[in-house]
Amino acid sequence: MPATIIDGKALAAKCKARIKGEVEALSKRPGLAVIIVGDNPASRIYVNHKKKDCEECGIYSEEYALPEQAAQKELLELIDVLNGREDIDGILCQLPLPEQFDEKAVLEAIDPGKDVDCFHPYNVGKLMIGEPVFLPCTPAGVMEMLDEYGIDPKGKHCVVVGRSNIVGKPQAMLLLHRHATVTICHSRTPDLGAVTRQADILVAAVGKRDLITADMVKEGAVVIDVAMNKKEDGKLCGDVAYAEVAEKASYITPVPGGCGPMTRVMLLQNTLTAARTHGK
Ligand SMILES: NC(=O)C1=CN([C@@H]2O[C@H](COP(=O)(O)OP(=O)(O)OC[C@H]3O[C@@H](n4cnc5c(N)ncnc54)[C@H](OP(=O)(O)O)[C@@H]3O)[C@@H](O)[C@H]2O)C=CC1
Ligand SMILES: Nc1nc(=O)c2c([nH]1)NC[C@@H]1CN(c3ccc(C(=O)N[C@@H](CCC(=O)O)C(=O)O)cc3)C=[N+]21
Repeated sequence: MPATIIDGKALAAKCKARIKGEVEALSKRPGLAVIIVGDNPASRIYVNHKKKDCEECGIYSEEYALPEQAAQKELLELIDVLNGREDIDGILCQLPLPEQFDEKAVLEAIDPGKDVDCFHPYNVGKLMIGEPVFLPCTPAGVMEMLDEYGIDPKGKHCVVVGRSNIVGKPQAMLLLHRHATVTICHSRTPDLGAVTRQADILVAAVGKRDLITADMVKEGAVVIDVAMNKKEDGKLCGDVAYAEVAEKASYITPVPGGCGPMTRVMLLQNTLTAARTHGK
């Protein structure tokens, strides 16, 4: 039987309506600052989306666009100013940064209380020990989708393909906290298919089109495709060979319309959390 499509876009709309209501109940408007450096076209699209999402939910947002040649010092000074501003609850610095930047130093400069991406070592550590303050946006969006469709990771074998600090690692951690048995695969995993075939829930977060083919998926598995790749015709696709895998999986996320919209929702959610922490 073909898989049920997990509609991230529809769930995102529902979540945004709830967040809007919660924002309206605050004493002061939450504020998000988004920093973009250079002119990566994909980054530009995401940042535009974030701005619109904030407007829809009543969150104040500011954008800072720095030129490609901007210096590390300039960016750190901007972050320092934003850290000190009471009207700004969350700060997001869009990645990747141009190569002259020390990404680690930039992420560590953001006040952990405003780190709505959950990239600061303090927040990553809190997450690791099971006391999350902010939630990592993409992985948390995946958990929301699983919950919405009644998919409980408890006791399931979850295989995460990809081990980045942004997606793979925090995804594995969130699944572990929900009592899944978790395996993390990466580029040095010798026989990827042998591992992915064991997955009850498979999360693909690599960035390679058609990496996950039907023969690598167990019949009835839940398949979550986090990746965002561009095809020759400019359309988006994930890591999963969607048509053939959808024939075998029980649930599947589409690209676009799956993990992307939910990632943005979790950013709004974290901004709301930050605003509450700041007494709003
Ligand atoms: N939906 C959303 O909101 C988001 C989507 N994305 C998308 O998700 C994807 C992953 O992003 P990100 O984690 O930042 O990417 P990274 O490039 O940081 O990480 C990719 C990971 O995939 C692993 N990998 C590479 N090739 C293979 C292979 N052949 N088999 C198994 N594993 C492999 C790498 O292994 P190794 O560590 O050994 O190099 C690495 O751990 C991208 O397509 C990105 O665009 C990202 C963020 C948010
Ligand atoms: N500091 C930082 N935080 C991030 O969260 C971050 C980042 N940097 N750098 C890049 C990645 C990627 N990412 C996406 C978010 C939403 C969609 C998204 O909404 N996608 C839509 C389609 C969007 C389109 O139309 O192009 C969808 O899948 O339906 C995609 C990708 C966040 N990232």
